[in-house]
Amino acid sequence: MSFMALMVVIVYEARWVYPEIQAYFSQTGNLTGQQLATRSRGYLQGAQQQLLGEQPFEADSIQTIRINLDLAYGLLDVEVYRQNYSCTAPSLQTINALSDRIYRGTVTSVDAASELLEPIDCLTRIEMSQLDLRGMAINAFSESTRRHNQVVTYSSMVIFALGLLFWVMHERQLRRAERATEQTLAWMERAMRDPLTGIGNRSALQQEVMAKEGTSLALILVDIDFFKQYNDSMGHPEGDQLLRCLASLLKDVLGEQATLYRLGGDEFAALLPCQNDSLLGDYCDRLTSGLRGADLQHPAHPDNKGVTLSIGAVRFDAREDAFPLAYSEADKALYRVKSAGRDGYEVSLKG
Ligand SMILES: Nc1nc2c(ncn2[C@@H]2O[C@H](COP(=O)(O)OP(=O)(O)OP(=O)(O)O)[C@@H](O)[C@H]2O)c(=O)[nH]1
Repeated sequence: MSFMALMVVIVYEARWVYPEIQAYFSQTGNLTGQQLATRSRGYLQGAQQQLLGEQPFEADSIQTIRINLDLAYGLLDVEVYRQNYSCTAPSLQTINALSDRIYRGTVTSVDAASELLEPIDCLTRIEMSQLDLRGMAINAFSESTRRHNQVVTYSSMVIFALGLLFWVMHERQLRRAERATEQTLAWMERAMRDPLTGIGNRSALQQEVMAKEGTSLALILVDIDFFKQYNDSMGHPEGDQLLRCLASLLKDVLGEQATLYRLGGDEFAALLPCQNDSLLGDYCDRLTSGLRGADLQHPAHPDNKGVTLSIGAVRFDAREDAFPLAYSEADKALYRVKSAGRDGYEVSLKG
């Protein structure tokens, strides 16, 4: 935007200054007006000196005087002089007539020399006038150049200020957009997390399955047995603590390659790479033995055990359409474990 403004001003200024440059050269063209008059006067004064010099004249001298007069006539016979200086026409007449009279010998040299004073005076006035015009042209040019310099300077300052302003506005807009993107990402991140345990939620699980499309995965569903009784006997905060503790236990037991999710209440899910069903059984064994090793107390367990888990697992190829079936199979397996008395796992082979 500011660049466009800069270009517009440069083009505008170039258009503006160009006629001034033209004017300068056309004014300097008028300088030749002064030079013509000076040369013309030089020829007249040369003729005048010759007229007042040798007496009587030789034929060559007369010829030279006439050539000087003709040259002076030619340089004075300029349209601009005729238009602007009233003494031009009479002076030309005088020079012309004098050349004839000198040729015919009808004028004395002294008279001829004095008759040339009028044209010389005329030429001197033309020179002075042309000199004044030149001065005025130079003054006008330098004044307009100074004005243009001022305009260019002020324009540059305005463009610089505008550029700065646009830059600041652009930067602010950029910061705002970055902040909004960060907030959106943070919000999306939060929306995918279970606030209690810090692991992913059900949406995150589905997204992860889609992200791993084409790979072979193990889905392990884990549910705490008699968690209601645990809550009732230990209190809700202790129940929360058990949920957090279990999340960290699952992580420790299954390792870094597992991603964990809390699906709601006391139900968790783990997603791991899994090439064969026997590996699936290994994962479940690791879970049950890890839990036993942790020896978590459950004062209200109906079977007088510590905290126990019911686990249902399935292996499946990660595809969006295959996931609901796999989930359902793992859930059914978990339900069968619950029905069979809890504290165990079942691997479904229908994934
Ligand atoms: N402390 C705590 N309790 C929760 C939370 N969410 C759900 N619950 C409790 O978890 C319990 C789940 O009860 P049930 O679905 O009957 O499960 P259960 O008691 O483990 O019974 P089984 O699964 O059949 O062994 C309920 O009492 C819920 O109030 C939570 O975020 N924190």
